[in-house]
Amino acid sequence: MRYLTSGESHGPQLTTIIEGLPAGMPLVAEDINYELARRQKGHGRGRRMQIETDRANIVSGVRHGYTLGSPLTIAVENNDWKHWTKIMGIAPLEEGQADEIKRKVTRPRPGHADLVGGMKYGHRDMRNVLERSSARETTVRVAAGAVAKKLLTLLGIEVAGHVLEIGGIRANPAEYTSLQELKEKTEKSPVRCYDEKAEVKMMEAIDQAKKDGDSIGGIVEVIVEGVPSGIGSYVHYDRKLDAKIASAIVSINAFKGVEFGLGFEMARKPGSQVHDEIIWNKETGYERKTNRLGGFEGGMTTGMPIVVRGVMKPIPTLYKPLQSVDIDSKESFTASIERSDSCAVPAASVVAEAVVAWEVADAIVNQYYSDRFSTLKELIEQEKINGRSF
Ligand SMILES: Cc1cc2nc3c(=O)[nH]c(=O)nc-3n(C[C@H](O)[C@H](O)[C@H](O)COP(=O)(O)O)c2cc1C
Ligand SMILES: C=C(O[C@@H]1CC(C(=O)O)=C[C@@H](OP(=O)(O)O)[C@H]1O)C(=O)O
Repeated sequence: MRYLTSGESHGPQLTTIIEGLPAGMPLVAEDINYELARRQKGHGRGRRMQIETDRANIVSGVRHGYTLGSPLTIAVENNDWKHWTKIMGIAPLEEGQADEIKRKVTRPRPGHADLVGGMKYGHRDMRNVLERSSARETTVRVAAGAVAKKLLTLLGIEVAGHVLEIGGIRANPAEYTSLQELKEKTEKSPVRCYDEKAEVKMMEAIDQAKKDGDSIGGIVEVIVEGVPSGIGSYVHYDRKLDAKIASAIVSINAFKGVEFGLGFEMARKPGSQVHDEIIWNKETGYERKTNRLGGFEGGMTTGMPIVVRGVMKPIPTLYKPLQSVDIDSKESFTASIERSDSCAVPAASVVAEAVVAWEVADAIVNQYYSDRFSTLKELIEQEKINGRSF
């Protein structure tokens, strides 16, 4: 499967086109709307989220609640567009119309894509960069991820993303019981964290950062349960599923690192405390005593849960000004800004869930390809049975 996204942050709409989805899979707009609403929540978001109510408009690829096997197109309108119609106009400016109409950006924000994007594409108005580099684009990545999640759910595979750390405050792993409970708790939490004590401190840290005109980052974790073993491959670098997931996580705006299982902690442990011992029984087949490798060996799923974490840097747009240079005057300035998130780690955990779901679903569809969803499902069931007696 593949998907494209398009759309500017303050343009009329965002769009995704998904190609390669099997036919006959149940899908309704509500499946997508549910995920879009989850991405909009979270303590620390700026005023923009009060303007938007993201809703999926399925404009191709589905008929009477089932996928057709043709390209699936989902559009999400930007409510804010109505305030930006002139600034974001498609037609050339008429003679005599002031350049100010464009709300030209000449003052790049350190940490955002403004300066390098402007230099690369020759945009002396860096609005032409920020409109697309904005994480508004993650809206339709979540829409594509919602379709992937639906496919996985129908195959008995569950995906859950949550916040592990914000501003140095970490959830206590002792509070983790099961994926089901994690899901219930995080859906109620304003910071999408299962540990209620950590949640309070995280919210205080976000409030403090906001008061200081600063921003904070954190760590999100995605867990996938019920994945059959052997998804992905060791035979070629671009078929390794852990590598694809790592790339997907780092492709999320402001994500700078990724780890699986024990992750970077592995550097400080001997092999006997890192590798997962193998056991077998008739009913369930091969299993591991532990899951320290986070569900992967040789770029393939082991059948244990996938456990992947990503680190998000603090938001670059700061109310507390950082030094930068105006590209027209070449003078130094310390910027003041209109609006921004002070922490978007909770929202980013939903995006991380979506991109991981996409990679897992894509690898499954590639491996057990069928034009029909029902056949795909049967093939996977059969493979699970075969695997037990290997
Ligand atoms: C959900 C989400 C919301 C974000 N909101 C903002 C924001 O309000 N202001 C901002 O400057 N950056 C925000 N960012 C981060 C920027 O989009 C990101 O830093 C920028 O695109 C540059 O890319 P890089 O950080 O990956 O290098 C957000 C990121 C995510 C995932
Ligand atoms: C719009 C979203 O996030 C935006 C991501 C973003 C950025 O620079 O990445 C900057 C802000 O946009 P604006 O300047 O319009 O307030 C955020 O609100 C969204 O997540 O839907």
